[in-house]
Amino acid sequence: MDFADVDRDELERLKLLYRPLTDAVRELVDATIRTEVDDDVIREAHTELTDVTATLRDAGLSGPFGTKVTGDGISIAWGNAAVGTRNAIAPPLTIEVDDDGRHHSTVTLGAAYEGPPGLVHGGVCALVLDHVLGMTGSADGRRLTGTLTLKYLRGTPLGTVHAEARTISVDGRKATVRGTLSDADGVTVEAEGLFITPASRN
Ligand SMILES: CCCCC/C=C\C/C=C\C/C=C\C/C=C\CCCC(=O)SCCNC(=O)CCNC(=O)[C@H](O)C(C)(C)COP(=O)(O)OP(=O)(O)OC[C@H]1O[C@@H](n2cnc3c(N)ncnc32)[C@H](O)[C@@H]1OP(=O)(O)O
Repeated sequence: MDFADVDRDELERLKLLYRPLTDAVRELVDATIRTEVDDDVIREAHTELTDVTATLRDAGLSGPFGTKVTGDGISIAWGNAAVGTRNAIAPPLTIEVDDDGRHHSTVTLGAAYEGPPGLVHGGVCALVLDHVLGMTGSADGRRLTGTLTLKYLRGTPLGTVHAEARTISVDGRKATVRGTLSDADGVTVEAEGLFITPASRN
């Protein structure tokens, strides 16, 4: 993994710099889906946005952001599709960990995450659960998703959802993790995953 030569103060400064930009892009995505303004306003917005994008591309990485680690051991995965600080596609998830190892996250999924009308896209449910279960199974070492099985019990309404997960067993490089996605009325998706530390990283 690449090294990021930043101390905690600089990391905090960068987060404060990028978070509002990413939030603004998230708002833009939502507005793009839901706007009903006149055609000429759409064309004007398109021109302005093209200019903004060109400005941001004045200097940039040649590839994806990747994961970097600071001298303090903090992982920076700012392009990550689930949690990336600089990724407007990320909901973004914030994961909390209880003393007993349960990982959980509450997040609001708006119009950008729609699948069936008014409901969260099944792949987005999978994204949320993969990440929460993956972090749970990686509590004692980095593991990748080997197999993820989901049971969609009913549609997950757009809005605030809650994901949680627990490690059921650890067998060397393999961890079995179970979790759920819920709305206010209860569980909508059940998940079980096998997370594996790749042999090549042992
Ligand atoms: C902010 C997060 C960003 C990251 C930050 C970085 C660090 C932070 C630290 C920790 C957090 C890290 C991650 C967790 C976070 C989020 C979760 C999201 C995870 C993903 O988004 S991740 C992308 C999708 N994921 C892949 O891209 C995997 C592609 N794949 C492979 O990389 C290999 O395929 C691998 C590693 C799966 C196995 O490779 P391998 O060579 O090590 O396996 P090997 O053959 O040695 O088998 C050993 C034993 O596992 C069994 N086994 C093998 N494969 C299996 C499978 N697929 N299903 C079920 N069982 C399987 C065998 O049957 C054997 O079982 P047995 O020992 O009993 O015989």
